[in-house]
Amino acid sequence: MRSVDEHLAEILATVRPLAPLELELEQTLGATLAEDVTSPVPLPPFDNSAMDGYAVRADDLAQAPVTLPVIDDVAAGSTDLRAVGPGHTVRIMTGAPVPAGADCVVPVEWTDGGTVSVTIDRRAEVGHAIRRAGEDVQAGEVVLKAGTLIGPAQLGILAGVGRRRVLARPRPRVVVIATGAELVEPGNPLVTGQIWESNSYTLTAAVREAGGEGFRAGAVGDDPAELLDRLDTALVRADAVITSGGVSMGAYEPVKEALSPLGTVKFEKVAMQPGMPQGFGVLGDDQVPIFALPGNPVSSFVSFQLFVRPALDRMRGLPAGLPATVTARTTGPLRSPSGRRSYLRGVLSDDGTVSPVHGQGSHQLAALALADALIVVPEDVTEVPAGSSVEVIRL
Ligand SMILES: Nc1nc2c(c(=O)[nH]1)N[C@H]1C(S)=C(S)[C@@H](COP(=O)(O)OP(=O)(O)OC[C@H]3O[C@@H](n4cnc5c(N)ncnc54)[C@H](O)[C@@H]3O)O[C@H]1N2
Ligand code: MOO
Repeated sequence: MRSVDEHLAEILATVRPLAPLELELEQTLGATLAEDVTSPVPLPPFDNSAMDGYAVRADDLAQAPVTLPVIDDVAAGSTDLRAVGPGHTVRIMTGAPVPAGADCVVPVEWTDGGTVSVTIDRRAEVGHAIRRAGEDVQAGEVVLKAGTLIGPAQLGILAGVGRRRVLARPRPRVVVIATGAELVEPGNPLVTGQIWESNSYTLTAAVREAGGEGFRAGAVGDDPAELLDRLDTALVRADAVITSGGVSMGAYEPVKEALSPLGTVKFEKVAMQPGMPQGFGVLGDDQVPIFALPGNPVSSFVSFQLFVRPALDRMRGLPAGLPATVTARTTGPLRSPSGRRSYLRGVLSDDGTVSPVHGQGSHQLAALALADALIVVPEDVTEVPAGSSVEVIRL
């Protein structure tokens, strides 16, 4: 059996970052920048008011309260500005350019709000409530570096420096195919021997959560030819493919049967629990990575977290490796098969403890749904007493 680390190492040695594309701004959420982005102008581009109030010379407020004539009204977006001479003031709104001559803004709350003349009650320092040009970004300054993951705030600054398109690695497109003759789409009735298909829903959602674009291709039965056909269609639009089921030792293992003869996909036993049977390789001229995950629902979910998620990180041009762990104290005893690394399902608490959920079978999807953590038990450990320190992956 190969170790979890060996299996992941092979995956990460095979999977490559996706080629960068010119993406429209609206398409960039979750993409990874592939260029340094600079601002063509300073931000803010001009001195502007931080408050609704009056632009004035600070010197004119020395004897406050003072009453001054209001010579103009400046809204945000105004371009035609009158200079503010000594003893004058203009009414100004937040975001409006500060007219020449004025050196501070007095908020309307410090005044009587007059529009012809205004009485200002308090003095203000030079620069008060003025947002200076270039205070956020200088012209030519790099605002985001290549390799940055684009979230809402990053998307905001891209727009803020006037970009319509940027060079970025897109979110990987991942097609998910469930296999098994017993599978029925949720919403349809079951007969004896059938179960509702759930893995493709879990895995597609997991892809999306991991920053990919997940597509469900629908389940196929136990016929390897049907699977090959479905894969052909998937490869047209996929940067990676995930299958679930059909990889263990049974008489009908369509994934193994369909892919083994190709010679580009290997089936291995990985020393872990759950998730022991694993297939991985590449398909087609474009060498699209395929993850053939075991069918047990908890097994496919855990396999995704350990192997597919890091591969998606690599495709996105992000640092990739096993999920980070935190240390916690287990509230209950743990058991693990000798020679296999276990990923038991648990609930983390704020007090630094983790409680194993009831139902640790790799078919127990309801127990998985209660968990928010995977408790890692190393290969050489078979029993962990309650109260012990353990490493935990947050889900
Ligand atoms: N003789 C052996 N039998 C098994 C071994 C073994 O080493 N020797 N390994 C076991 C382990 S461990 C696992 S994990 C499973 C993996 O089996 P497959 O990947 O071939 O998956 P299936 O047989 O198709 O299904 C397993 C189980 O999961 C249910 N399933 C499958 N797909 C879905 C789905 N999309 N949604 C919901 N549930 C699904 C399926 O009905 C089976 O109950 O093999 C063990 N056997
Ligand atoms: O290794 Mo299997 O994945 O236990 O159910």
